[in-house]
Amino acid sequence: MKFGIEFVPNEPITKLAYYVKLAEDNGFEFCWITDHYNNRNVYMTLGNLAAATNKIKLGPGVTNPYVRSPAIAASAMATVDELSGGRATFGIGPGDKATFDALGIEWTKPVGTIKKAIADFKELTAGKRMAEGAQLAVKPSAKIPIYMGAQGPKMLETAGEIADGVLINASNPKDFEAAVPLIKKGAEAAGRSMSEIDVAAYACMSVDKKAEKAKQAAIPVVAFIAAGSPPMILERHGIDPAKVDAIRAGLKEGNFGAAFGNVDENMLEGFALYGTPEEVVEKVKALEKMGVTQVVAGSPIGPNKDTSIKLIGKIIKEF
Ligand SMILES: C[C@H](OP(=O)(O)OC[C@@H](O)[C@@H](O)[C@@H](O)Cn1c2nc(=O)[nH]c(=O)c-2cc2ccc(O)cc21)C(=O)N[C@@H](CCC(=O)N[C@@H](CCC(=O)O)C(=O)O)C(=O)O
Repeated sequence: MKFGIEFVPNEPITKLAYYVKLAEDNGFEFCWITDHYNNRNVYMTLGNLAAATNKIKLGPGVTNPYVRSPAIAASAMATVDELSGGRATFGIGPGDKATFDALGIEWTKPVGTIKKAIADFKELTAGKRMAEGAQLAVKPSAKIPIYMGAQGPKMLETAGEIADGVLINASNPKDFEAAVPLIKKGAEAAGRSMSEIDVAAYACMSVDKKAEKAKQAAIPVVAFIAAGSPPMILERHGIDPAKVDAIRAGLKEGNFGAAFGNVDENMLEGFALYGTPEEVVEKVKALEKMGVTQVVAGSPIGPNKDTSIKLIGKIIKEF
């Protein structure tokens, strides 16, 4: 099992660099930086992280082809590859509607758009000239692995067809029971085997020596995940839609107490990998049985990031 860590670049990059170096020292193999227009720039962040680390692989988790063209992403990733000495990994997804609405970008045909973007990225980073004439003047040291952020069935199948890895925003084995067969279907349609694809659980993770502290730290993130989840996902995890409506209402009014007060065990089990290191080891083993090959420690990581990164380092030693 590989382990990654996710950071949202919404705090000083110097602080992020400290955490990513700590993660590298504790055995994490991947660092994924989220990409939303309103946070710090993902590629400038990755460039700084490259300078602050030596081994950990670095990439956007995930960018999208609507806010930046594949040529700009290819140039940026070739630069990260150079700065990091060949540790660049490229995460790309269809982006989210809220972002595109806020930027006045039309979100059309995400499946076809992702396929074209990845094809163009592969051509450009291989040094080839595009039909329209575009060509990079900087060439990465080696092929840059391409991971797709995906949840929907067609996106998961597409990832099986064309990607080296899939980053799935999920923490529970039931989600991978549903997702892995779809990735497999896409892989087989493209004459590929699942062994070529890194299936990553991009999880809401919260680890602490005290289970209750880990749980309390997970609740706010779980509330937002529940609020953004479609009915099918709520049903999969036996979650009461009325409670989720109450969370949505609380978040809308800014009444976080009311919102978080409605988070229950089903939501925590469905949407988070949380508990003591011993408890989380068992939960990671359950994901491994479902075909997960990488666990990404996403927000909040735990009540205290420093302590939790070191505790997850102990978990990593169990695999
Ligand atoms: C587009 C969407 O795909 P999806 O994979 O479910 O999208 C949900 C998320 O994966 C997507 O919003 C990601 O960008 C979210 N995301 C991030 N999004 C960000 O913007 N920034 C991030 O940093 C980020 C990180 C991230 C990490 C992991 C992860 O799994 C997702 C992450 C969808 O609806 N897919 C469906 C239907 C798609 C479809 O068939 N569309 C038709 C057209 C439909 C039409 O428009 O008429 C087509 O594309 O041709 C499907 O896959 O079955």
